[in-house]
Amino acid sequence: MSEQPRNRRPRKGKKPAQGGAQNGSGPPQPRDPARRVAYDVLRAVGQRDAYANLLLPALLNERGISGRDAALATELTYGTLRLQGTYDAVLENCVDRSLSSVDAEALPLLRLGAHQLLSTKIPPHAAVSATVNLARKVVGQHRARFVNAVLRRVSARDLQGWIEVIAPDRERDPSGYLSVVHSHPRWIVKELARALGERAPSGLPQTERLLRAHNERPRVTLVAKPGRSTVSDLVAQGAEEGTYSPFAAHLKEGDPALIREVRQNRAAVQDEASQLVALALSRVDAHGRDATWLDMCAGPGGKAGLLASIAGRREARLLASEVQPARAGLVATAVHRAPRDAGRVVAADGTAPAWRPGAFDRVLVDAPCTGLGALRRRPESRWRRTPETAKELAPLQHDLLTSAVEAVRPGGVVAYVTCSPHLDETDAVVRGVLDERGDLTLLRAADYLDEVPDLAAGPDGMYAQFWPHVHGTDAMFLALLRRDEA
Ligand SMILES: C[S@@+](CC[C@H](N)C(=O)[O-])C[C@H]1O[C@@H](n2cnc3c(N)ncnc32)[C@H](O)[C@@H]1O
Repeated sequence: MSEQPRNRRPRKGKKPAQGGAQNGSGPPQPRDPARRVAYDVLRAVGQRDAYANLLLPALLNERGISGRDAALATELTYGTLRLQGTYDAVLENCVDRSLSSVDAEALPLLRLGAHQLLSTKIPPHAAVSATVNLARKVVGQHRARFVNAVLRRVSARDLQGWIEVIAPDRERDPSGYLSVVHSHPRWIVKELARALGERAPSGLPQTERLLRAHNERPRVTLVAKPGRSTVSDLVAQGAEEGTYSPFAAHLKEGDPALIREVRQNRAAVQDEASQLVALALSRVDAHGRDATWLDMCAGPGGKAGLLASIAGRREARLLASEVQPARAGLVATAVHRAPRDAGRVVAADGTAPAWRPGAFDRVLVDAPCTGLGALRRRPESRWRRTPETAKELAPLQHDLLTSAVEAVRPGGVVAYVTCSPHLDETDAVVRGVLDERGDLTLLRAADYLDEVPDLAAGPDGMYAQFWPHVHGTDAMFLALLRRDEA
């Protein structure tokens, strides 16, 4: 394969070749496996809500694609998904009907072609001909001609040239501008700006840094489960020490499954912010007995795996509860062989608890949420969420936090966590429960994570809010609440 994608713009004005470079009478194996697999993933994401981060590795493995072809397929898939909003705005200008009327088989080809033309150094003629050649195979000659015509129009400008055409005026409509340029739905831009405390007249500089960070490839971070492996074990296999978490190591490249400790379940893939919110909960003084911990929404088990290891080393026990039985099975794997066998798993609804009130000394409620904090890892999810998603989740988040507070004994501590900075599922939920009850004290969460700068957020800085553009982590939110003693 002679093409290597880089984030450079193609040369302006260079005319693409007409039609495809190949005549479609190739061998039975795809001659261009990278584009074919990228197309198959993009189509599945669009048509049946597949998750790229699950489907792409599975298809690469199934088709025996590795090395440079796998790297190209990965770049094409994620690159196309990340800037899909921008590419769609360009394509709207290049099709002679509405983009929404383009069929679901052809649309991913247009997006894939636009990505190659506007964001990689693949020469325009190669980008067009390879995409049209693929189009002949997957959608037939007739629609391949349509793809060819549209991509030739796309190739008339580079990305900056298109942005000048498609983006609203930045001064007059900053969120509209950022939405188009950084490929996020406008409502998400507004919610993120609100969470960052920025208003439109400022031009939203922090928000722009955040949106940019969402479109960068996140590094893979590992957790060395305490008592089961160490960061040094991971560093010895080529990882780098983590930035903040004492359990973290960053993988510069390569497949985490190739790391021995990961295969043996002594380490796992886990963002540093996820590690740190679990660590913060374990650091709060529980005012007395400290023997029983609960993770109330544990699936698939990332934080439960770490908490069970920390609990085991302190002679405490963790009950990890998850409503979906299949996910509870994943939790069981995550806590398997924790020190002193400290982890137990149940499939249970946290809002209808199977435990006695006040049974626990520490409770984590990592609530189901919009996931707006993990857009770096799941680029397609920004197009699946709607402004209503947060509103729909709020009652469940409220009920889970209330149930967590009931589950902890007086003096014990609850961590409310979301992988989202959206204020309706963070501050509004915590304040709602605090206001309803008279028996809770909000702790200053950032004080339990001294090693992390610029974490304090919310009223009086009582919450901890991680940010991708500040901390290089997911945008994880943490509130710590103590149940008052009599
Ligand atoms: C954000 S995820 C938790 C992630 C997990 N703590 C980790 O670190 O891997 C939220 C989980 O809550 C579960 N959930 C949703 N409603 C629930 C309920 N009523 N009771 C218990 N778990 C629930 C979901 O199935 C999902 O697995």
